[in-house]
Amino acid sequence: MTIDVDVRNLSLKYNDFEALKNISFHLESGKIHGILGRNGAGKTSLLSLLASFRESSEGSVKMDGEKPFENANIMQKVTFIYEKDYKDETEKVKGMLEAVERYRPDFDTNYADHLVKIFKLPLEKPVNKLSKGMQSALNVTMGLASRSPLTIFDEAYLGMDAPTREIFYKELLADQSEHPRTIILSTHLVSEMDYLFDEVIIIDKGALVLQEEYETLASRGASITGVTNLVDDFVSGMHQLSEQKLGGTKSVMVYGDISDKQRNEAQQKGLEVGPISLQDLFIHLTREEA
Ligand SMILES: Nc1ncnc2c1ncn2[C@@H]1O[C@H](COP(=O)(O)OP(=O)(O)OP(=O)(O)O)[C@@H](O)[C@H]1O
Repeated sequence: MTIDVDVRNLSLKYNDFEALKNISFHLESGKIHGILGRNGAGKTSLLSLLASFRESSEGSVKMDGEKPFENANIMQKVTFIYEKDYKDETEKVKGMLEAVERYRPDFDTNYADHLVKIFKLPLEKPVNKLSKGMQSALNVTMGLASRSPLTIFDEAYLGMDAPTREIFYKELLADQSEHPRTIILSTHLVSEMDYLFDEVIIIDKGALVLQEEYETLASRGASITGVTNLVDDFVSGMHQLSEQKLGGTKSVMVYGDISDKQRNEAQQKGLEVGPISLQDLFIHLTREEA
């Protein structure tokens, strides 16, 4: 079971500070959506509105056409996983999972058992005695095993080491293909997680920078390298993200469609047209102007 999300002209103010500015997008159901933004961009603010942890100052959020805020029918379909402070949580791992099972109609106990095994979670240990990485693995276990139609992971990997993050990503993809739901992953670990995304949203300083299918985004950017004046000619009029000079050669990163005709032209001029990564795009699209 999956759910679609429609966000229209969403704004959020903390007193006078505008954390989200007139954001609109649609999240197609059954896909993995990556939400990328630098520190303080507004990712957690946005996700907490989607999870109805708070109400927007302006605009609307709808899930399958309904407003989720204080809507029990919708809220039981939404799981929001974020880094919680567990220092006073004396419940054991086992008890935590049993509590989630009671509130989540799609919770799968067998799958939770499987995740407990692969993350090596100690069922009888109180949650506040787990290491940071294990607390994150428990969060992820609750998020995946809930199989909620909308599952939101807000930087859920914090504290996990690289092999544990790998397990999370692998499980996420495997379980998503068996039990499709709408998944949102917020992150700034772009290069590590880009292959997980079907769609990408980039926010910066509270505003939406872009929403695009990952495949389209990946094919849009390019780096053009070659003799300086030929590169300059070729990229003139294109959306240029950055440039690097080395002696008489230059490499310019551009964003936009490059036609086959342009690619042939570049080849004839001895220019190299290379791919750029989502991480490169993210860095340049959210860079502070000097
Ligand atoms: N309760 C609050 N009161 C006032 N300002 C807040 C509050 N919560 C967040 N902010 C501000 O809103 C902005 C967005 O914060 P938010 O936590 O949503 O960003 P983020 O993209 O999740 O950042 P990070 O990647 O660092 O976790 C920041 O400038 C932050 O200081």
